[in-house]
Amino acid sequence: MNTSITHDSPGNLFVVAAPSGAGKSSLVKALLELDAKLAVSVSHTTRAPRGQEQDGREYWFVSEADFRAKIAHDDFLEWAQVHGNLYGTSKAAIEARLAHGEDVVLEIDYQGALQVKKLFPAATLIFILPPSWDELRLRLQRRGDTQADVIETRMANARTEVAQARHFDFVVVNALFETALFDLKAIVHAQRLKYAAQLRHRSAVFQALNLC
Ligand SMILES: Nc1nc2c(ncn2[C@@H]2O[C@H](COP(=O)(O)OP(=O)(O)O)[C@@H](O)[C@H]2O)c(=O)[nH]1
Ligand SMILES: Nc1ncnc2c1ncn2[C@@H]1O[C@H](COP(=O)(O)OP(=O)(O)O)[C@@H](O)[C@H]1O
Repeated sequence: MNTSITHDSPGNLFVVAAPSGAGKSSLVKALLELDAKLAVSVSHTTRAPRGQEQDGREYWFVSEADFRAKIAHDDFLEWAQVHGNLYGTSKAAIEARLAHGEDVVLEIDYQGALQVKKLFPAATLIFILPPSWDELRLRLQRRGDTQADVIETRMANARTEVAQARHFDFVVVNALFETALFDLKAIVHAQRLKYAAQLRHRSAVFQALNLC
């Protein structure tokens, strides 16, 4: 897949994946509130809106025909079928931000995360785990916007998804929300420092000063 996002794009790209109900959206939302330099990419999906979801806020809700047309136009950085629906990150959603040196977080499934890592090895992949299967089911039930049969599909798919955590750079267990949020903040902070150090390492001034 062609993309103009390269290893040298100045912004940091964070990818957060988790089984449905683990708390990914809640954690990313809280992280964004604390971090003005971070923006979340709004994905396209063929899934129907849930509860209070609004077009252009949680997702761009599109028909399958429109989604397939975007695939044909090579508009997506990555896309995947998840729980029977199509989801994708449009290149337009993130390119401009990254190019301006702003950090972007993608809330996507493991298939998309692994596609992004291939295209953009500098991306930081973070996997959120629930503390137990029982707690995962309880969270899906308590959220109250997902039908019982859909919860069962998501629980079954969660086994496959969790098995992919080993391909990620970091794993965060979301038992206590504040602890998991702290861990996420620490990862973002550490990756920024690492990236800044790499940039300095490459800079001519740094070399001239013989500091690298
Ligand atoms: N590959 C990919 N997955 C996505 C994208 N957007 C959302 N997803 C994933 O699709 C799955 C289902 O998301 P959603 O329907 O919002 O349900 P939820 O996980 O229960 O909140 C989750 O694993 C999301 O991370 C995307 O743009 N690309
Ligand atoms: N650490 C936690 N402890 C208890 N409940 C949580 C925790 N994190 C999230 N939740 C709740 O679990 C439900 C699922 O969280 P959500 O962020 O929608 O998950 P995801 O985006 O991974 O599907 C929501 O009702 C949320 O408020």
